[in-house]
Amino acid sequence: MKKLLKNGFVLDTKGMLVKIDILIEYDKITKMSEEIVAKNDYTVIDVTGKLVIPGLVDLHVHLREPGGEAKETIETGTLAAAKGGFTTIAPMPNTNPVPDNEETMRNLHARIHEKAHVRVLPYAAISVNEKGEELINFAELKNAGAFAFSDDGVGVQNAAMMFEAMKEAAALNMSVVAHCEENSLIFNGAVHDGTFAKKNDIPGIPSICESVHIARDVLLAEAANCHYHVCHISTKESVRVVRDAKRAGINVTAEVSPHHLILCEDDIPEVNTNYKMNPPLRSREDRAALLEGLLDGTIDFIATDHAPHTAEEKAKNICEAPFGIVGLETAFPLLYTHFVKKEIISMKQLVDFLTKIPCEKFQLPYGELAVGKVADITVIDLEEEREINPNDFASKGRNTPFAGWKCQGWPILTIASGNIAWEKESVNA
Ligand SMILES: NC(=O)N[C@@H](CC(=O)O)C(=O)O
Ligand SMILES: [Zn+2]
Ligand SMILES: [Zn+2]
Repeated sequence: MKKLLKNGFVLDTKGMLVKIDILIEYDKITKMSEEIVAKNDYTVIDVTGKLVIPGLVDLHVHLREPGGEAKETIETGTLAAAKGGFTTIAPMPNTNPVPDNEETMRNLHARIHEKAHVRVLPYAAISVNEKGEELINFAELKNAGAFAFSDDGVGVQNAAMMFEAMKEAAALNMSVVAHCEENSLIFNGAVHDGTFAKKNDIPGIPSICESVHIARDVLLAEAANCHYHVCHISTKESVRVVRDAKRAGINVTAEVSPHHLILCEDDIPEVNTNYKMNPPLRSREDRAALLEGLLDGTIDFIATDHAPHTAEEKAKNICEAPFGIVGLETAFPLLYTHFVKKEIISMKQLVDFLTKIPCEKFQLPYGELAVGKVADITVIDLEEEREINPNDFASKGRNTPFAGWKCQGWPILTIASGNIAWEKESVNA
């Protein structure tokens, strides 16, 4: 029950690499120092020269269970998380049934308890069945173990309903997490209303479809005195609205996905449903604004929006196929390779965007390596270079636009609550 991680490197508060040994007893980190001498009852795990970081945290994923088990299950989705270095994930409630009452939430927790390889913090819906017609019982869902409230997959169309949800959540010290999409501005779009849409004659989703909801909601959050979080922010206008709201002292946070940071509409090589997600890949200027917003603190952290779908569903034409791409198993290597290696984002910043900051914003006691903390630890091999191969995924979803991309920075060992959640075969051979 005692594990000693030997000879790894951690990032100190200044972002410098420091050699360290870490002792784990049961589920806790009990000692961190330059040299810990192994005792008889320690299992020594040699991580010489590897990067040791807090277990990654992804507050926006889709596990599909219950009801969508052909796409993903709690078992496969949490294994995908572990393989990607994530030890805490928060799945969205657009499942069947939707966790919108005490019983479905308790059943969900029972399944998680039985199947999950990492910590799972499920969202409850905002409205019954995510229909936007009737609010759920917020206190009941909080008591049943909801992490926060979201109708992800659809926007909350009615302002009064959103306002009421925010007041209810605020009274319980809970967060409202919003998929921002104004239905009257979708226009049956399948991609961003821009150059790619025009060239290929595909209906487009304009940027205002997202930004008008954010503008509405930050004002509602101010009036309701609620922590309001923006999911998968994608446009420059949205970034501007969040920046202004923060300046005004409104309690708003935002996340951005790896794919919106890395790709834009110009990167879509042909009509291909693996580039179809909601919100869509926007313009080059939008992508630049997202990076700028992340670096100046307007956007708080990164979340994958891991959204697995079956090959069959993704084989439909661009207008019929579902929105969404997988992300858990590619996030860290992609972000490391495309931002840290190019010195656009420092290693410390990247790790904080995926650990410390989401935990701080949602008052979670994870995301840091320190004595006394739960032992959620990810070990990364920064040297190994490998192509992304969807056939290797633990996820059932293979829907990624990043197949074949060469990346470095692959997780090799993931420890969740002191247990090995995933390890590359060779780590301890
Ligand atoms: N992002 C997506 O494109 N799809 C998500 C829904 C969502 O996150 O809005 C899904 O559930 O498939
Ligand atoms: Zn969404
Ligand atoms: Zn989502």
